[in-house]
Amino acid sequence: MGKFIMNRHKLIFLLTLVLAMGGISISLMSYSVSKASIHRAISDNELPLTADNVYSEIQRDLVRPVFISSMMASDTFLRDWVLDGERRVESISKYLQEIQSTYGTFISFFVSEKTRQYYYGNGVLKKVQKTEPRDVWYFRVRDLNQPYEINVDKDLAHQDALTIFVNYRVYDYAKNYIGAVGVGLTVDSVKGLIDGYQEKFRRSVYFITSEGTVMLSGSKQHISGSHVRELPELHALLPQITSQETGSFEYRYKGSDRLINTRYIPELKWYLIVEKNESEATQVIRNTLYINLGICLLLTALAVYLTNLALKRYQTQIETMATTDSLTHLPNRKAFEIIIDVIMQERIRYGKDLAVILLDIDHFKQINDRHGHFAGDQVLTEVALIIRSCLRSVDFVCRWGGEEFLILLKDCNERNARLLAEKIRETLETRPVAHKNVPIHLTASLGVAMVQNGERIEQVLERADYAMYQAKALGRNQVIFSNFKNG
Ligand SMILES: Nc1nc2c(ncn2[C@@H]2O[C@H](COP(=O)(O)OP(=O)(O)OP(=O)(O)O)[C@@H](O)[C@H]2O)c(=O)[nH]1
Repeated sequence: MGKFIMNRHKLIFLLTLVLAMGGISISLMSYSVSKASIHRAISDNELPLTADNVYSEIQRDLVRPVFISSMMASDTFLRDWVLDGERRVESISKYLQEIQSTYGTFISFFVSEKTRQYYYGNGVLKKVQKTEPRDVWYFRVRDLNQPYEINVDKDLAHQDALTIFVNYRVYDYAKNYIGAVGVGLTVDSVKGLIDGYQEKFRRSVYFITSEGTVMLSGSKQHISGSHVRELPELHALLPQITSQETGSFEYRYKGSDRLINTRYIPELKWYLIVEKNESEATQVIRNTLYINLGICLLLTALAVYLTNLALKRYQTQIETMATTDSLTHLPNRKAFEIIIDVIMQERIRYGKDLAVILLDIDHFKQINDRHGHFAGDQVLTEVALIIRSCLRSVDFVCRWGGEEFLILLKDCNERNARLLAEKIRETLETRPVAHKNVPIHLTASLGVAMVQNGERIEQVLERADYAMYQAKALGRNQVIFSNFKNG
């Protein structure tokens, strides 16, 4: 039985393990598959698509000012006015104002090579000087071997707002360089675009220089003017980002995985970075994972509970079946073997008497032969009931085998054991069993033995058996008491 209990616990443990492991691994597997597909969707499609869109918007925004600047550079009015000696500042101011109002919010300017005057819509802003760091751009354009450049700078005329300037070289009719003209476009429109993307697609869009300075950003983590070194893992990627035109990378920040797509914008000499917090994107499937794990544990607990319940029930049934005689419903010899050690120990501990009676129905074979096997069965069943009815609830009776019964009388002295054995014998003799209205008379022979100190149960049983055979030999239907001294 002990072995069975251990096996049941082992079985329950293994079942828990298999169910829990199965459930957990299925949940984790589906989580990792979903996560991988989200990862692929973000890095292969979403981010490059956003980068492409932002880039084409930027290009579109830049094409217009380049076109306007090119028109201004070839405008005969401007060139004639310069060649005429830059007289009447109002006329150039009016011209620049016109450009501004015609094309919206652009700033327009002209810097003369001859006078180094910086003209804008309100007249002369200043004189550009080689020594002035802010004017470096002009001398760069002057030496430029291309018709124009795009420069991102702060605009003095507009409270240093970050502006994208298109600086176009202007030539006179003899192809001599006479100055630089152009328009400036505040980056507000690009910023608006970035903000729009951020809100719509929940991703960060920002631009960095090759040195890692954040130039323009709609992201809270990458504030304009900051440096990527503040995010060490992103900073470590800088050499890779700046060594290729486009790329996809991953880095971790504050415990969450960030996927980025980078693209070099040659017009601005900046790197456009579109970033998505993967941990945020996978939050839903993570929640699903937690729910799945919860359900799996719940089902495991339920399955284990029900299995345990069923096993316990079957175990009890099997144990009962194994220790009960199916005909008389009395305990069997196996049950006796289980409890006898405890009863013997109790006898020693409490110093109480213990009597053993072996009862054998007389000429039972004849009953079978005369009345049939079923009648024999009925006799056995009724004998069991009669014996039980003569005993106290603390006494034990079992079917010892065939037509033999064994009785243990707890806390019962020699005299009482004798009396009880006699009572059973007498009851059996006087109470015939009615089988199909035919009374079957029966008697029994009983051997009684008192358990003696230091005696093993096998020895007591041997004495009771011997006494019972003596009763048979002496003519049956009697009780013989085993005298310990005589054996
Ligand atoms: N009907 C029935 N008969 C059984 C059962 N178990 C054993 N028997 C029979 O009981 C008979 C016992 O016969 P024996 O051992 O010769 O003893 P007896 O006829 O009782 O004679 P004595 O014991 O000498 O008085 C056998 O014929 C067995 O087949 C049972 O469960 N049902």
